[in-house]
Amino acid sequence: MSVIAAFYGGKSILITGATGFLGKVLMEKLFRTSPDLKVIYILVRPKAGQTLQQRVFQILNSKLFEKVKEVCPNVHEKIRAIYADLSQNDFAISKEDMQELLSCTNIIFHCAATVRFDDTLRHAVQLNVTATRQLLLMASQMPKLEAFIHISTAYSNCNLKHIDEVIYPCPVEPKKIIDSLEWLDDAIIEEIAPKLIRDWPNIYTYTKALGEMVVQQESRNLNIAIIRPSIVGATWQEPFPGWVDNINGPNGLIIAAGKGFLRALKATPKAVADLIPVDTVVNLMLAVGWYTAVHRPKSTLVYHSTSGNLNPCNWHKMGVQVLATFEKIPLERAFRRPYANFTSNNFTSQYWNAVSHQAPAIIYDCYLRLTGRKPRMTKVMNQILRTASMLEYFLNRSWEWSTYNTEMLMSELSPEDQRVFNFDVRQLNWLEYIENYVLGVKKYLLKEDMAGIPEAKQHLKRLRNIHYLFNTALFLIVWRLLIARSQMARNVWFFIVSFCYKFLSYFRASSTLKV
Ligand SMILES: CCCCCCCCCCCCCCCCCCCCCCCC(=O)SCCNC(=O)CCNC(=O)[C@H](O)C(C)(C)COP(=O)(O)OP(=O)(O)OC[C@H]1O[C@@H](n2cnc3c(N)ncnc32)[C@H](O)[C@@H]1OP(=O)(O)O
Ligand SMILES: NC(=O)C1=CN([C@@H]2O[C@H](COP(=O)(O)OP(=O)(O)OC[C@H]3O[C@@H](n4cnc5c(N)ncnc54)[C@H](OP(=O)(O)O)[C@@H]3O)[C@@H](O)[C@H]2O)C=CC1
Repeated sequence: MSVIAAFYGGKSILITGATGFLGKVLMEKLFRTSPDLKVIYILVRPKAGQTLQQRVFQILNSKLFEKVKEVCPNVHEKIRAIYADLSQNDFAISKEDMQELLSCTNIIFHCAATVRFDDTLRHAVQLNVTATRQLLLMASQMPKLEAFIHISTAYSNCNLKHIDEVIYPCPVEPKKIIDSLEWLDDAIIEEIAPKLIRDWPNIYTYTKALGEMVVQQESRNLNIAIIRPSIVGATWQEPFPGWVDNINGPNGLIIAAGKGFLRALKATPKAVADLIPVDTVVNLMLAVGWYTAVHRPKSTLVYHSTSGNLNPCNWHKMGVQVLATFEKIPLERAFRRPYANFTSNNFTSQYWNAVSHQAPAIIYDCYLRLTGRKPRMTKVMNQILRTASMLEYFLNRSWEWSTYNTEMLMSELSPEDQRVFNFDVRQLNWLEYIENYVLGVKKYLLKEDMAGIPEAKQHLKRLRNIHYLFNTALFLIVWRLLIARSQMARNVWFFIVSFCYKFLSYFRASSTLKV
């Protein structure tokens, strides 16, 4: 019997960010392995015209939860969605709900955050810093609380090269920033933001670092742990391989590559691609929740959920495998044939952007205009290039994350828990994982039917023929223009033609002799 699974039995668990990528996989695993847990409270806001109940219903009826329904048929009775907006004071939670949360919660998993790299400083601080402080304050009033697990990111200290499992101080006190945002107006905040974030690449990573500092400062006598995942990818094994449901991080780029929009990327081929499957992160979270509650470490422990130092993969290997998978299982209605060109050189990258991205988009838009349709490809391409440029920082650097605490925890688990809550990334076979990942993007994110693969392959063949035809026509036009204008080109042309003629004559003569 799994000790960790038994630990969560009968518990009341509070999850923030449960409607997000990590949160859904966390809930799924909890219900599947500890169906006898008491209740999962989730803090949810209405979104995109959906009420709280509709959002929960949609999650529970998704493919991700199919296995859960078998082991925990009354799962819908065990989820209690509480109206909350984490950017509001007291999270806008009603008095009755707050009372219930304060008196019943045993474990907190704080996943909610804004993960947009370009969010405003005000909103990112509200979500990633102030809300964390507010939640810690609530936690300190929970008499039954056993553990508070805060999800940060491995990139919260990406201004350093070697990162230990410790909380690093930030140059400016989080409290000072929170206070000043109260009276500064938005225009001034956006003006000072670049100066505040210094050598952090974006507001997201900076505010996640501030969030960690807040955890350290406001921990009081709570049992707290921080988990820092690197780039969270599709599921590796559970509940099934390749599940993914948003376009963040690698997912959007994989789609853009598969559809043939993105054919070159400013990335260092040998740089470590520190991806970590979402189920691995969730297993670590649950193990940390158990360890923190039962062993009550004296200080706040930080756990890295990264792959680079235990089982490294690089962008080149990843790109090659992504393309190899698209050969076998292409995406439908591609714009061009998938191709990957990684370069870390500025000039080459700009050249590829012009030739491989902007020029085809402009040509296609001309074609749309000529056929009476609305041009759209240049806009799509600019959006993709903007996204790629936001990720460039992470594609051209490698970091070393130490994993002493994570490895220590692994050794503390029973063999059964090591199996059920496996977070040992050394067992991951990258080629298999990437293939399932790409397949998952096609099936679960794009919702493409596998029956459409022959047609998608046929479409790629047509694109290849168009490509050859276009290149040949282009070559002939350029050559014709050159010959018309330059004596040297004419000389080269006559030399090639006479050489080919002589070669053919010789070949014909020698084959006649043999006969
Ligand atoms: C040769 C080339 C191809 C190679 C082929 C092989 C592939 C190789 C392997 C794959 C490469 C993988 C590279 C991964 C690099 C990942 C680095 C990640 C770094 C991690 C840092 C820390 C990790 C974390 O802690 S948190 C999670 C990370 N957070 C994010 O990823 C959020 C990033 N997104 C944003 O900040 C915004 O969306 C932004 C700024 C990129 C765009 O904002 P904007 O307001 O302009 O647009 P949106 O309204 O959001 O969307 C408009 C439009 O764009 C589409 N879109 C959005 N995001 C992406 C995306 N990531 N990729 C592609 N497309 C995206 C979105 O769907 C919208 O489309 P519509 O049609 O208009 O709806
Ligand atoms: N994905 C990744 O690659 C990585 C993620 N992380 C960390 O993991 C955690 C989870 O990330 P992930 O699941 O990918 O992110 P998602 O963007 O998928 O989920 C974010 C969650 O936060 C909730 N949320 C945001 N704003 C509010 C608000 N005002 N009130 C209530 N809820 C809100 C969202 O709710 P709603 O559905 O209503 O928007 C959603 O449930 C974050 O802390 C992130 O920093 C760390 C490293 C990598």
